[in-house]
Amino acid sequence: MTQPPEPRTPAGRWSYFGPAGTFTEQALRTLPEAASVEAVPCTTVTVALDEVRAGESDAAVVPIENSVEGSVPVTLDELATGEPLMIRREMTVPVAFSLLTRPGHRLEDVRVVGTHPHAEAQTRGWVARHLPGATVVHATSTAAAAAALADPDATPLWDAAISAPLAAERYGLEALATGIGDNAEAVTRFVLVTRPGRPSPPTGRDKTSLVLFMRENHPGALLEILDQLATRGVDLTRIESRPTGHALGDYCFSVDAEGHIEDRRLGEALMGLRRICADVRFLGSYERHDGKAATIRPGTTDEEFNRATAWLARLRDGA
Ligand SMILES: O=C(O)C(=O)C[C@]1(C(=O)O)C=C[C@@H](O)C=C1
Repeated sequence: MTQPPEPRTPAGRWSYFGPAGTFTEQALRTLPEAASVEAVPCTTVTVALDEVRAGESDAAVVPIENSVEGSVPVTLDELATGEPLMIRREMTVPVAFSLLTRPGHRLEDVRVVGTHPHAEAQTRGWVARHLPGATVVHATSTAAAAAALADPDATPLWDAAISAPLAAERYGLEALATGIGDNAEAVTRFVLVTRPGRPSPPTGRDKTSLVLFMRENHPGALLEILDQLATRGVDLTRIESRPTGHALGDYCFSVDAEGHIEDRRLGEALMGLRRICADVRFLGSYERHDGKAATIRPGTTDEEFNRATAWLARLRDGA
């Protein structure tokens, strides 16, 4: 019996990379269901995902990729290892940064700045020009850097935070400068993750995420992997290697491909990968944030695959 598709966004308790005021919280709030779920901030991406694994949360929202600084390694690695999880949705948020302090502070007073490493990378130029003598120290998130300044009786490790403008309101801080990102177009991509289940039906504008573990390193090993996708007309939107953690030089490939697991060309490519890889982790098929339809090359439509399958069956039958 065919199982009904899992709801794309389960109701209930959703963990997110917090505390309140992160870009991740903003990403969660862009989803229509946000108003009806209990959104629970977690200190790290690992904690947010582990809550889902443990069944304490129904879903988690975590950052996965920034247009300036690239992937969020902790998210890629957490999804590649441990109890499997599944990506259900992706969404993007434009990231604009402010320099926040306790009320009454001036730019000249800022000696130490706290922020998330990804935010530091995106504001490096501004900090070098406006705070050349300042030291930047890393906080668990941009909002955690702001939250540390919120209690006037505490002695935080920094005297200013680089955070989302939203964090100023949340923590009663003042913005000494706004729009301090080096790239005004910066965008971060976030994913909504649940425990594995049946993927939602294809929309024609889908993406599939995979982690591919090579059998052994040999000349052309990556080429063989890419060939499985290329010959079926599957376009990749992202590929990067990550260490497996087992040994030096032991890498896996984190891949996003156009299309849905229900698409014939993607299904065939997956079977090919299963045959040649040591392991293939399917991280989900979900609707693309940009609504772009998959590129379909001649000879790779579902219908053409079906016709070829029927033709082979006829040959085998001697028809
Ligand atoms: O610290 C936050 O506010 C986050 O949501 C994390 C994060 C990231 O991991 O890239 C998200 C967007 C910005 O690029 C900076 C930090």
